[in-house]
Amino acid sequence: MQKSLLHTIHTPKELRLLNQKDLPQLAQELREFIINIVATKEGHLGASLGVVELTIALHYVFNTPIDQLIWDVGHQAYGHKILTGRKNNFHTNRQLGGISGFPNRNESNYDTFGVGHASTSISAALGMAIASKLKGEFEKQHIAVIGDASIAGGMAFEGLNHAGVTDTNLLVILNDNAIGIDPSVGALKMYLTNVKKGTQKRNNIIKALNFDYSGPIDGHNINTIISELKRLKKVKGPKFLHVITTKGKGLKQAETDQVKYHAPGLFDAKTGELIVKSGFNQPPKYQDVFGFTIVELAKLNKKIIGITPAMPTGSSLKYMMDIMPDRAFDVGIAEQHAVTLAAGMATQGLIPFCNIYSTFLQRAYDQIIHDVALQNLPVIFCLDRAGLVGEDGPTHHGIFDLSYLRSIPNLIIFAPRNEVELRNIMYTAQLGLKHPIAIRYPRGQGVTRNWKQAFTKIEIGKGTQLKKGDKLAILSIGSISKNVTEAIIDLQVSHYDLRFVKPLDETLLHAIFKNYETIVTIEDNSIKGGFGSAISEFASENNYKNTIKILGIPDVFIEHGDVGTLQKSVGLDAENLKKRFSLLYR
Ligand SMILES: Cc1ncc(C[n+]2csc(CCOP(=O)(O)OP(=O)(O)O)c2C)c(N)n1
Ligand SMILES: CC(=O)[C@@H](O)[C@H](O)COP(=O)(O)O
Ligand SMILES: [Mg+2]
Repeated sequence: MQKSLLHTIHTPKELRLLNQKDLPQLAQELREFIINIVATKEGHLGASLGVVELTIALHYVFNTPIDQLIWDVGHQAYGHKILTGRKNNFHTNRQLGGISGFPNRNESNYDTFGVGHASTSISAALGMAIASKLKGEFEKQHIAVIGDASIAGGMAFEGLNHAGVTDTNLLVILNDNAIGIDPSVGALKMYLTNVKKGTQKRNNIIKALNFDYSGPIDGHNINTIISELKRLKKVKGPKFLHVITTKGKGLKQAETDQVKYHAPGLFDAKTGELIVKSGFNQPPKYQDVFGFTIVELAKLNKKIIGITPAMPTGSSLKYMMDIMPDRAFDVGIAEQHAVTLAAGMATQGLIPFCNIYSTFLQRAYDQIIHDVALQNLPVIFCLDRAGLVGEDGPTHHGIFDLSYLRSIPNLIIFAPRNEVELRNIMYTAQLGLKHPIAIRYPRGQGVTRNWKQAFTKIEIGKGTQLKKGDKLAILSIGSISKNVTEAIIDLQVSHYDLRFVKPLDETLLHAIFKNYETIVTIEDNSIKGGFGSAISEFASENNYKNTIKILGIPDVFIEHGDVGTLQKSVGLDAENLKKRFSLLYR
């Protein structure tokens, strides 16, 4: 019976005392450890399984945490966390109060840079490398591990372009497994494929950028990786190592169904089989309502185009991509490009639905202003994952879009309270708007089983009253309406769904301000600059002196955890809302 090695390793210092010939056994144990925990605690699986050998080799060769190691996106860093002192609490991964699902500087000095959004690692590592050089720390190494989908992100190229003219101790390791969450796309993917097949000169793009390029090497052969890393340690200046790995390596199903096993949910650690939660007679996910509805509309309106930056499965645009591949585009991890691509299409009379998670759209802010709104181009932005998203935590909560979009002229902002409203605003938008529109909706399931109703046109800028009461007017926006409805079942208060943050329904607001002394606004968005701020601005512009209470996400970053508990922690759950309304309802 082999003695377990993993349980003797608490830090890379102990790892580096191991005999190199024992490392394959350590890899096997680390893989099993990851599988056993993620099977029951959920999380990102495939990416971490794919870099087990690379992770061990990096901590074996480099003097971490002095040598700086940055993981791009960081969803592949479970092995890194387990080997750097977090084995014993790794079972708390992504749980409220537990460790983060991504490297986080507050969590460990081995997590040298906080990540979660793709394509940042090269810039961060270069920044560290230049700093080390200026500080005279000439022996310090700086390593960025970036995937084949993430390196196609514009920011990664910006980092490479700069690094190529520096003589810093920077090593960029391309973890090439030929897939993002969905299959990687674009000319770079084709190029890398040909390099691997040997039908293309070995990565002269990188050499042209003045990098010392080496590879491709087998990213699962620890000995090969270690000898190459040891060689590269002595090479001065910017270096680029191309490693080939298999996403999901070591679990058959994760290797064959790599999309699903990127984040598979619960599964049987022994067999690898998924444990599917019954969805019988459950309301659909908002993303699927989007996905099915855009197909329905695109069949009727040939001008409709779908665009996603690398999230075909997550956004459910894959339904349209499967049926109409010439009208639905996965542009890769390229949010800025996605937005301006849509703008270009709109100038030619097409009707682009640009589907980008709220948090990832932050990356394309100038494109929204400069390329879309300033030119008043009718792009239809569908912001999925708006609001608190749960276990992905502060890097992924979509809680700023109402604030960051509201100050942009010409932009319509709509938030559906349910799936029927989402369908109807999509239908309305494709009829031909004179402005761009942003439609924001949450991660996960909606509230309506019979969502597939006939389309109804929505009047732009019109809100609606959902419940009549007295003394207190509650104004909600979007899907948080569900919690309000539950909270006021026994309260005689009025509840309005304003539906639009821009333009506001001013006629309705005048009536509300004239009839209720106290007005409460609620949003699954930061209270800074969001829906409540819009209502306050309306009141001040019209000299109303009513009491306005703004409820929403406080001005802090919200940690990871299940959505229900996170909503409770900020007082947006039905129970807390009921208490708050009752106090105001004298
Ligand atoms: C800016 C941004 N856009 C999209 C995502 C969603 N996302 C997370 S992982 C991933 C795929 C990453 O693929 P790759 O870089 O090849 O790494 P791998 O998972 O293959 O290890 C994507 C698109 C993100 N995290 N950040
Ligand atoms: C790591 C990353 O950014 C993605 O995998 C993200 O976690 C997907 O989020 P959803 O699970 O909400 O699609
Ligand atoms: Mg990849």
